Amino acid sequence: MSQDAVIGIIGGQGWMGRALGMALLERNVVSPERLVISSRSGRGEAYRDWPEVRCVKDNRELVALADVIVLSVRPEDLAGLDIDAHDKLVISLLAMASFQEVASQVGSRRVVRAMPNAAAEIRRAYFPWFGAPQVTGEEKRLVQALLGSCGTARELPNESDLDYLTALSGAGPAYPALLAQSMLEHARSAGLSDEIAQEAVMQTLVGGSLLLEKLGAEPGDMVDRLIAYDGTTAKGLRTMIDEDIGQAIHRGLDAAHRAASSPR
Ligand SMILES: NC(=O)C1=CN([C@@H]2O[C@H](COP(=O)(O)OP(=O)(O)OC[C@H]3O[C@@H](n4cnc5c(N)ncnc54)[C@H](OP(=O)(O)O)[C@@H]3O)[C@@H](O)[C@H]2O)C=CC1
Ligand SMILES: O=C(O)[C@@H]1CCC=N1
Repeated sequence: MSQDAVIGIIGGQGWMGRALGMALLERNVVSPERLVISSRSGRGEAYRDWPEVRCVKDNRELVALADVIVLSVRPEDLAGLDIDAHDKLVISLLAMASFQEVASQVGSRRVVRAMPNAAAEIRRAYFPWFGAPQVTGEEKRLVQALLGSCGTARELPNESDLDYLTALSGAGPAYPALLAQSMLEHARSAGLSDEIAQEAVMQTLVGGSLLLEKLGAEPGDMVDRLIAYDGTTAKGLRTMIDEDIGQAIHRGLDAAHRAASSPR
């Protein structure tokens, strides 16, 4: 499939659809006249700086215009999509919708399932994908280029890995948000002003994550290195470990994985 393909994003005004659309445009992966987006309202507020982008409300019109169809509606809206994309490459961003379900809904077996995360908005998503055997090598190169505009795209060897990663990386930005919320509540209850508490939590989580990325080592090495001081960090970490924070995280990931793998 040509790199000049027209890309259509169904649900292109939503959180993930808009993040992908903006990344494609801002990174010059797709020129605005090669992008079509749809929403039920047909409005294109997010694309007002790109007047060449076509904004439609009829998904059949989008399918007729585009070579590649990206599905970015919520899972519960999949069944209501009345499209026939039998001659198109379809990329589904939906959680909890299997290859079989997507293929029968859109009438194409040239289906890629891909899993963004909320960090697509800042081009830092981990964006794994799995392509059905009917997807050609040239189409896979195009998929890698399209999804790579939002961060790190990675082809997976099987669909079950995608279901797993839906729970781990797809939902993932919510996990540091939960940690931040808990740290923030604690800092406020210790009497810190809102401004300082917020700044301290944000800078600590962002700085700590960037450091882990730079070191590229096992996260456990950093934990061990700080426990070795036998100081304040060791006291905090040992208490969290004794309270079974690891088990709580594993149980949460198991529950999210079960939800991602079960038929709706
Ligand atoms: N948000 C996240 O962090 C992640 C989301 N996902 C997956 O991405 C998908 C999209 O999620 P997200 O972007 O957050 O959801 P949003 O609700 O933000 O976006 C969905 C969009 O779909 C549009 N829509 C609904 N029905 C139709 C239709 N029939 N035709 C055209 N457009 C339609 C809605 O617009 P309107 O109402 O105007 O029609 C809306 O803008 C989901 O399936 C989710 O599982 C995956 C990983 C992470
Ligand atoms: O919560 C969900 O189902 C989707 C998938 C990962 C993030 N949002």
